[in-house]
Amino acid sequence: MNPNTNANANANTSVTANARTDRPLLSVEGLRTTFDTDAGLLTAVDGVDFDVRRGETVCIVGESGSGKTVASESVTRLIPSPPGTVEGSVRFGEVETVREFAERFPKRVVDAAGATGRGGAGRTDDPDDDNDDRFVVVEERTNGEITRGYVDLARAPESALRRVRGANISHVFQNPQDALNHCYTVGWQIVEAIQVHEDVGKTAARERAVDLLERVGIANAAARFDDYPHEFSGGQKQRVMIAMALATNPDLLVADEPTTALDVTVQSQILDLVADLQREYGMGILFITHDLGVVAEIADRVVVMYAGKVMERGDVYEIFETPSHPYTRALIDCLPGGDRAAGGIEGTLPNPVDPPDGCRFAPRCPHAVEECTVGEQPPEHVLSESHRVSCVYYGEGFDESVIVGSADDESAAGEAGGTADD
Ligand SMILES: Nc1ncnc2c1ncn2[C@@H]1O[C@H](COP(=O)(O)OP(=O)(O)OP(=O)(O)O)[C@@H](O)[C@H]1O
Ligand code: NI
Repeated sequence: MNPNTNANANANTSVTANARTDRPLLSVEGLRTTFDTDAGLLTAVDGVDFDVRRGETVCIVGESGSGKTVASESVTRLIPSPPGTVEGSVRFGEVETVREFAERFPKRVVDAAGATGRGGAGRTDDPDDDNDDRFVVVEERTNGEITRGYVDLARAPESALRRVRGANISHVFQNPQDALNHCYTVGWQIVEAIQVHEDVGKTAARERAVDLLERVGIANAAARFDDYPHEFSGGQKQRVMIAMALATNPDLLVADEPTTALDVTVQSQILDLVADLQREYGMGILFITHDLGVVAEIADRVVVMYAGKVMERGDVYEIFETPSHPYTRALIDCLPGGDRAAGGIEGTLPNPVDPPDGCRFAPRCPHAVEECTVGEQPPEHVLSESHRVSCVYYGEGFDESVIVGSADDESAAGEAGGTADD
């Protein structure tokens, strides 16, 4: 395969085309996922926004129980319902995806001028068509030109979701043991993944499966094709899972702690592999981890989640160079060599059935003041075009140097430029 697939290779395409690829492949807004439990309504994800573009890796990071897995599985509604309920807007796809989907599902055309129209193969003369919920495919136009198309996954019927999961969004789960079927050979399972979504013959599918196994670094792939999962090591199984996820050439790969169960050397091999595959295939990646070390290795952008809320978001260098939420700073201190390297963050996550008022992190925050403990989670303050933080210290009348270190503090002298605003 042609390795020369970096962004510069597209430098001579038209401005319009570039502008389009800049649009997110996935944009999630106001995501809220709850579970009906015996103890009451458990809110696992509470109004979370994020997006992923083609070719980039977005990491969601946070401690165990923060809602990372639930957030990532809510995207394609893998959440069991009942007890789960997913609300919010989950827009996925590009103009091309929409063309394909409009052949099967009802389409709504939204004009920049505000006029709407209808189309798509799924349209019927049913009077219920007036119900907007039926229009899972949306095409936005400005002056007649299609500027954006997406499938609204939050409203899509199970049939559309199944199609998206198979053909467009692939998941790699934390534990390959649970995801691989121990009764079938590894090769057969990859062939199955290919054939469910594509009309290819047995021989061609087998060739592709062997190719994929080779590509993910399984030595002697043709011979291993007929082996059963138990004949592979943990690291190899995770490679097989990645091969399976790539079998349909997805637009978006959702990887949930894919390396947590592996030793450090294998972990870093898998991360390198994922980065290589991304360069080669150009897919977007949503990567879930509790490990900031992993984030540093692979993320372009980072979403820091705590107890169902976003604490901070930014480009990876912003998160590591100017971490701005006390929670992010505490996570960084937990890295090897940091102040908390041995102990972790004091205290535990709040009860998701009865979360505290104000900032979710306030009960554990060394800087918390009364304002942190009332009302809603603080709004996200804009630090740069890409960098936002949900902390009262960045609001009017507060001094954020309390969090990031005072500008006249000797140790902070090197990074004092432009932080104080009056
Ligand atoms: N099916 C379910 N029913 C009830 N509660 C659930 C269910 N799935 C998840 N939860 C709850 O949702 C919250 C978020 O869980 P989630 O698995 O998303 O956390 P996480 O950030 O992925 O943690 P980890 O790093 O341990 O994987 C937890 O309180 C969890 O107990
Ligand atoms: Ni998880």
